[in-house]
Amino acid sequence: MASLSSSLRSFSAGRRRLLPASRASPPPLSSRSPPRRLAFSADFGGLSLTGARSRNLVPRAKSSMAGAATESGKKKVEVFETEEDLAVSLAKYAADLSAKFVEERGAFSVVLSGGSLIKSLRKLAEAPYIDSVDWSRWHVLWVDERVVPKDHDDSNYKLAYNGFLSKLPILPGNVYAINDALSAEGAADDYETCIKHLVKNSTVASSESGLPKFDLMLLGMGPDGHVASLFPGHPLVRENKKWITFIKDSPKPPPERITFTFPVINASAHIALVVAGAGKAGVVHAALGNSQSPDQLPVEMVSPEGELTWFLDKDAASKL
Ligand SMILES: O=C(O)[C@H](O)[C@@H](O)[C@H](O)[C@H](O)COP(=O)(O)O
Repeated sequence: MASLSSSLRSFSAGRRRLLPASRASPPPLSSRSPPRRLAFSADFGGLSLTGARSRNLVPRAKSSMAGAATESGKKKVEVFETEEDLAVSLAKYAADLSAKFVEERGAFSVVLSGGSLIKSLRKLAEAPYIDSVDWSRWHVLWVDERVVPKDHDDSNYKLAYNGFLSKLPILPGNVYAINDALSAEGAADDYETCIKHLVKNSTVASSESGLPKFDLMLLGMGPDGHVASLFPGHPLVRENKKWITFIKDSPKPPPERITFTFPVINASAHIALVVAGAGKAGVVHAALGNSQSPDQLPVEMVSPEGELTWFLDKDAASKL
């Protein structure tokens, strides 16, 4: 385990890369109109659905991983006509949670994934949120990161910085990138040490069991049903001792990554699972529909103590 001081140094290295924030110009009026949810709304015994036809949508009891039993909180599925509508609603969701947590505890901890999620956060850098959100209270972390230099095209930090963070006045010291000078194992330990420090000083809340309880975790999902860097059939999906672990044989390149484990993911107060595109429709159906497959996908193991909200576009929901 790396020492705390080396951890903080490594995070400083990430912070220094943040340039002064520039502000995006106001969006065209069309992008400010309310998001178009599809017309259907129903409750499924604790699972509330807005926006999708529910041909096959049924609630499924989620089995928790051994040693990480969590009682499933509220679950909601939102389906939008387009990805643009999804992005408008996702920005409002994040901004509303930011206001709530800033008022309640003076800070807002947000965990990002890589992939297309970052593009779906673009509306946060536009009016009204660019001016109305208290960005100085945001603390930004990553649910997974590729073990590459921060200026590498595969870096989730670089993706988020270029697509999102550089446009917002988040304090550079509140952005916690991994130490890209370490091995995968070292970077995972270092990141865990950093998060322990953030829990200790109450920047990140703590769950009853002492796990970090992030205010908002934003997850994408791969077409194979993976979340973070937790892949179907990989033993890491059962890791229940470490908060952060590493993988050197990721089926999605690049092979070396660090990732939060399920106990930490599921300790979150709020998780948004953001999925767009027809290429994900099959796995969305497997996760939310009445598929009879005995194999539990990683995405089906997302079962937070708090609230889970699926943000789907019409194409991703097309098989429900
Ligand atoms: O760094 C990563 O690879 C991820 O964090 C990963 O879990 C991603 O979120 C999904 O693969 C979805 O990615 P897409 O939305 O681009 O398909």
